[in-house]
Amino acid sequence: MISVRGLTKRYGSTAAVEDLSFDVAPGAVTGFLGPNGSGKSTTMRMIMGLDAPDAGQALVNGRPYAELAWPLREVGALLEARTYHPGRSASRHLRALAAGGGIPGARVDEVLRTVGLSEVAHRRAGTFSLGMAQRLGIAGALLGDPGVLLFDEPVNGLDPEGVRWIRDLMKGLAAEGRTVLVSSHLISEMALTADHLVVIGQGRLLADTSVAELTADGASLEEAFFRLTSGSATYRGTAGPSAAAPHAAAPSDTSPTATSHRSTR
Ligand SMILES: Nc1ncnc2c1ncn2[C@@H]1O[C@H](COP(=O)(O)OP(=O)(O)OP(=O)(O)O)[C@@H](O)[C@H]1O
Repeated sequence: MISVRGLTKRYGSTAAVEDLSFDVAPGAVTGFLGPNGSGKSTTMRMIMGLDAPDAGQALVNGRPYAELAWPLREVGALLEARTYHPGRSASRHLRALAAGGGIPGARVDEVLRTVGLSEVAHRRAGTFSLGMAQRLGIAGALLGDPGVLLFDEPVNGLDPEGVRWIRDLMKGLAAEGRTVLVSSHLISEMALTADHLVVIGQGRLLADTSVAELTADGASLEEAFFRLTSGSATYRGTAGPSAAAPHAAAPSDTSPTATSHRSTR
């Protein structure tokens, strides 16, 4: 179980997360959605004790991360791929993690099998592709067999087989009764994976609802997402190549129609 209560984090004048409250329940995959820069990674970092909140709390099983007796056994996370020493093999990297977390070394071979990296276990992890690095990160998250799992953009850089594998893995973890929070920009993927959604914009809660409820009026999840976040995208591109290329001599560059597509922010 994850509980976020009044969580707030500011970087200078930027409010990355603002008075955010939600719970993530066990036994379901909860998708964590929001436009770029809306505060998803910052929230996950605070849940994992990597950033300190300016106000509020992020609790795992009722406690802040720093107060967990055996953190790796309670919560595992893939926050960024490639958080290992490139000269170390996958196996050595995981053995070091296991030793630090009081986890038996035999567990390393199990998680390597789970993520499909057994055959490259002794290769330097620095030579891994992005997809392999994601798998190694997931192996690290699973190492302590924790009941709570966080994945920040886990399908980034994965091929279709990898995407499907992660989807099945997350569903399987939830079916075992674990708490699974996963952020993604891929709405279509979330439609296939998540049971529940927490949607944020500019650090604030926009929706905390089931996928079924959000799409009950017949809208696709993508439409529902755009409707929710239309006022809170921080970064927006322009409408097309003519707007993006100021040197292009297209007449529409200066037409009112072209400028009307431009973001005001
Ligand atoms: N270490 C930091 N220093 C300064 N500003 C930061 C820092 N980390 C995050 N921010 C700012 O906080 C805001 C939220 O960022 P965050 O990375 O949490 O968003 P996100 O929803 O994960 O974005 P994305 O979907 O693009 O990964 C952004 O405005 C970002 O620039």
